[in-house]
Amino acid sequence: MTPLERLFDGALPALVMFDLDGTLMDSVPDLAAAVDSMLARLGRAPAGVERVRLWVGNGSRVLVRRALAGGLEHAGVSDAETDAALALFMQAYADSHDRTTVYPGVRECLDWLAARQIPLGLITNKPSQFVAPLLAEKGLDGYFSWIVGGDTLPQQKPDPAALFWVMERAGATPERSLFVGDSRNDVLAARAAGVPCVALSYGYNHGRPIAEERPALVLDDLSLLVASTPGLR
Ligand SMILES: O=C(O)COP(=O)(O)O
Ligand SMILES: [Mg+2]
Repeated sequence: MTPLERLFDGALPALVMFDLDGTLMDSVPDLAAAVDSMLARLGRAPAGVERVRLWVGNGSRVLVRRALAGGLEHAGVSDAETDAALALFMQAYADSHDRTTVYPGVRECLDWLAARQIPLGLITNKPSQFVAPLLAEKGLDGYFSWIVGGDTLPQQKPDPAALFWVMERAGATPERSLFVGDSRNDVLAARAAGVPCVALSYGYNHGRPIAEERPALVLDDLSLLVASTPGLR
């Protein structure tokens, strides 16, 4: 039996929903390049990959606000300053996704689920204009029946709205669905929707271990979700 089946009492889920950044793809190198290009155009010092890694997870607008504030706390940044900087960031980020890579184990997991005809959804806080091109460029298009970007609905994760939106379209109940993510926002959104959550240890959780958020399971590689455990049936 696989860890996935163990989560569903030996059966398979009716729906699996995935987060994107930090779960399927290591996108921080390109996000950091776009943040630094934005900062350079504003005449400011670069933030660098390690700091940007701490700031990803709440969508591009919050990422830009954190970069302007120089830290996670961004309450002091004005809307006008954010709007101007966000336009620069969006321009820079649209230019290149060359440094973004698919994490090991992702394709194996998606192929395993697809082979069993389990419907898949993608729920990201990333602006939707970037999502389809990125999936296509990295060869992950075609897996997902429903894609929710950060601007598809009025709410973003940790609000559970996107999970309900996908479950309704898939005709799946929360108990028969799974969410797979890397950050506190993912675990909180899943919990609020009544959906079990599997978290990846390698992603972006503002520098904190994701186990602190108590997902149902923490994995170091997505292929382990669908790997058979010898001796267990
Ligand atoms: O754009 C972000 O901040 C993160 O996006 P994610 O929801 O795919 O992790
Ligand atoms: Mg993420």
